[in-house]
Amino acid sequence: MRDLLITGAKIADGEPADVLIRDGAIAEIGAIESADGIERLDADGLVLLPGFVDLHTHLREPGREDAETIASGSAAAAAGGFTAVLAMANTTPVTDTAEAAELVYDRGRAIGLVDVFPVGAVTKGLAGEELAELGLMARSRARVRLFSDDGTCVQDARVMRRALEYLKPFDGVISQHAQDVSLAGGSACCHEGEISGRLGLPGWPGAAESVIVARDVQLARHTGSRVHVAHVSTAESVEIIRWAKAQGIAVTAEATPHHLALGTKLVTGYDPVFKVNPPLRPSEDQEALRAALADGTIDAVATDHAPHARHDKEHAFEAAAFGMLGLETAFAVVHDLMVRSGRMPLADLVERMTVAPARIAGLAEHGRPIAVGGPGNLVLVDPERRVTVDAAASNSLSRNNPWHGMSFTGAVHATILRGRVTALDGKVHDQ
Ligand SMILES: NC(=O)N[C@@H](CC(=O)O)C(=O)O
Ligand SMILES: [Zn+2]
Ligand SMILES: [Zn+2]
Repeated sequence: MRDLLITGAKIADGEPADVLIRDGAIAEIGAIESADGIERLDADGLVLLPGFVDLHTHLREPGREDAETIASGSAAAAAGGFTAVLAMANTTPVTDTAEAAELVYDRGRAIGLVDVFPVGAVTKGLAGEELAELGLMARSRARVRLFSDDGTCVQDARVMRRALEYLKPFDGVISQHAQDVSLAGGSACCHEGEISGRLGLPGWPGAAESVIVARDVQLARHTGSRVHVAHVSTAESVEIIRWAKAQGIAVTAEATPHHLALGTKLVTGYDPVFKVNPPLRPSEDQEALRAALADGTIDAVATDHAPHARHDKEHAFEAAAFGMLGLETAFAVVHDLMVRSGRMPLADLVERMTVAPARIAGLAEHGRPIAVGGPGNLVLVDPERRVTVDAAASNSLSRNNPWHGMSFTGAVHATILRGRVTALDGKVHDQ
């Protein structure tokens, strides 16, 4: 393994220093002489942070390699500054066995652009009835700790309770896609409110989410197990999570860049690129999410990167698939919206995009402070650089990018996995 010397970067927004990475770990920090055989990365004016961790990525392999593969999704993740992603289980077949989990994990390792940690399904086939091989997945090479039926919600409270009890001994956590199907199902395709009424689109109310969040918080209290709320989208969910944390209940939550930055109004053009589950919400909800991310009620930013092939996405709004891309744009969007605007300091963005997600998923080698002996999983960002998103330039195989043409201040310059530069200026770095 070659050594890597990063020169002149501000370490987590502090003083500039050089950082030497040897055998995948940080060997030295200070003023370091360069030597032959050492790869150099000039980082004057840049900020070095622990690599980002995404708790919620859809990589589509196996089964929908026309939309994304572990290779293309890994490239998008590396370009976005991520060193670890949690790959959701709603593939074909579903990740509900140890073998399926190891397949995803091993493929990620072989590609080597980002550490891919498979999320295990809670129930077999995401059917909501029988528990998946939770224990076997946890004990497998993939060391699964995060479980989710994402794409669908564990509807049955009894199944949810049993799953929570089952994964307690190995400190597993369920990431719940909170959506009560009796309130939100069928043809519902956007937020239910004034805009859906005007557009004549069937919507679903925010309560379809918060009733499940309230139930799961009670189940977390009852079982003593951890519940994580995926893609929180409403002010009511935030209130419940805030209350639960104040009681000492083991609940954590994530918000996506799109629910933070984009609102219901965007659907008035009937452009299916803005169709997502949960739906984009009114500005009151967006403001509540921003405040909750700033004060820590929402622990993490997660992308819910959801690539879709054109023939699934480019339909009339009601018929199009739910989901949007997010890996390559997450830092720019959240940095601009939350840090540059003064809503929270960069140090808190580091907490939400790497420290907290690594802790929630139980990852030892990610989201660690930059210190000698620590892992060489890092990202170099330029907080001053303005970027304009070009959907055509994406590493993803899909093009359902809601940020196309928009500009943000804050750019990922380089991503480093165990001392190897995986991406440079948005492109995979070959070496
Ligand atoms: N978010 C989405 O709109 N879609 C996700 C599923 C999900 O996260 O619920 C997908 O798999 O496409
Ligand atoms: Zn979901
Ligand atoms: Zn998802």
